[in-house]
Amino acid sequence: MSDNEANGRQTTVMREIPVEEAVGMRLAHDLTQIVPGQFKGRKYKRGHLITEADIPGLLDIGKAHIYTLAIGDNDLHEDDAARRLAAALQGEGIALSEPHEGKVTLKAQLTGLAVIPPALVESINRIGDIALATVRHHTLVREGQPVAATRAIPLVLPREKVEAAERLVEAYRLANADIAPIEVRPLKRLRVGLLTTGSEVYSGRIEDKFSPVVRAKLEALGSEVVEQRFTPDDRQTIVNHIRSLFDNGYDMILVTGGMSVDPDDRTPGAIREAGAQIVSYGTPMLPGSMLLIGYLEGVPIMGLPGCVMHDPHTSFDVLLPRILAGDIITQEDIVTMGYGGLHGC
Ligand SMILES: Nc1nc2c(c(=O)[nH]1)N[C@H]1C(S)=C(S)[C@@H](COP(=O)(O)OP(=O)(O)OC[C@H]3O[C@@H](n4cnc5c(N)ncnc54)[C@H](O)[C@@H]3O)O[C@H]1N2
Ligand code: MOO
Repeated sequence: MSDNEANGRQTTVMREIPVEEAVGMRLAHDLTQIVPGQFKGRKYKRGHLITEADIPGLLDIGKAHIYTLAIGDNDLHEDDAARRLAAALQGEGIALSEPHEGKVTLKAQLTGLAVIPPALVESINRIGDIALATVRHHTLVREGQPVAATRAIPLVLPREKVEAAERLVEAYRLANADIAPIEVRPLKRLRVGLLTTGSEVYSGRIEDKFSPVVRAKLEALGSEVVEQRFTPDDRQTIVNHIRSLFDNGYDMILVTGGMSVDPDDRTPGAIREAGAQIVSYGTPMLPGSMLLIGYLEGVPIMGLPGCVMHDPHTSFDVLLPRILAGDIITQEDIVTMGYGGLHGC
């Protein structure tokens, strides 16, 4: 009878065995090798049957001893703890990996918008001995990309810690229409009307370098510019084009240029005059601070400042995936972009 059976499986029994005496035993957990600049990963898998030939390799990675492990009723193996926590968090658009070195990864099953409740993540991490690491709320993620990962810190974790995390998730679901906490929301395919302002572009003095950037950003997320118009920096002409693009029934209207402080920067006034409800002119993120976002009878409309043409990551790149996921952008969304929003410029 094993020790564990003798004590009714109440407690976990771990024994350290010198590797030379461990031949014929199975590894109780994954073992990692790190060779800086060359390799980091699992060298031996949990359950591996140790042979005489493994001994030098085990000693090479600093394992002079291995554990034998009999888990008690009140404890969980690191793999099982990570698996249970990940399963509790898993929502739409998320696939779970197998445990690997005690970690389970929640991966995006599609390209979309990651939804992560920061307060819940913090509450779970406050339990201790559990690590839940995630991407930031509202990050654009590609299919297959990790969205979150769970891990128990000790090899054997008190079961009650995972149960405490599961209760937090349960409370979250109760307060949120039974929706699981971590999701990837799909992006809609929008048909977009684009208005390019700037007398220097309209007259042909310079080539339009803005629209290829906007088209590429939209196409990378499955949407497209269906119609493009050009206008000089004349307020009424800009207003007329915006109204006409609206009448053509596009899902979103984008206006480029003329967003700053010069007398020829007519775009914000024209968007307002076209009848849009302005959520915000000005976005506390750099680059992209001069961006305007509003709604024209429910159709999202943005004024895109020159930096969108020039910088790879601006406020446009933050807001676009949210609009494509069907979110209505509020002033509070804009306000919260400032903290952590300094990227350059
Ligand atoms: N004194 C201040 N200067 C600037 C401010 C400010 O608040 N006070 N804001 C800065 C920020 S932030 C940005 S971003 C830029 C650009 O603002 P605009 O959106 O008004 O850009 P424009 O004045 O229309 O053009 C700037 C630049 O880009 C060229 N351009 C514009 N559209 C096109 C196009 N379709 N193809 C090629 N090139 C284009 C334009 O010819 C100008 O050279 O303002 C800062 N300055
Ligand atoms: O709208 Mo501008 O980006 O902050 O350069």
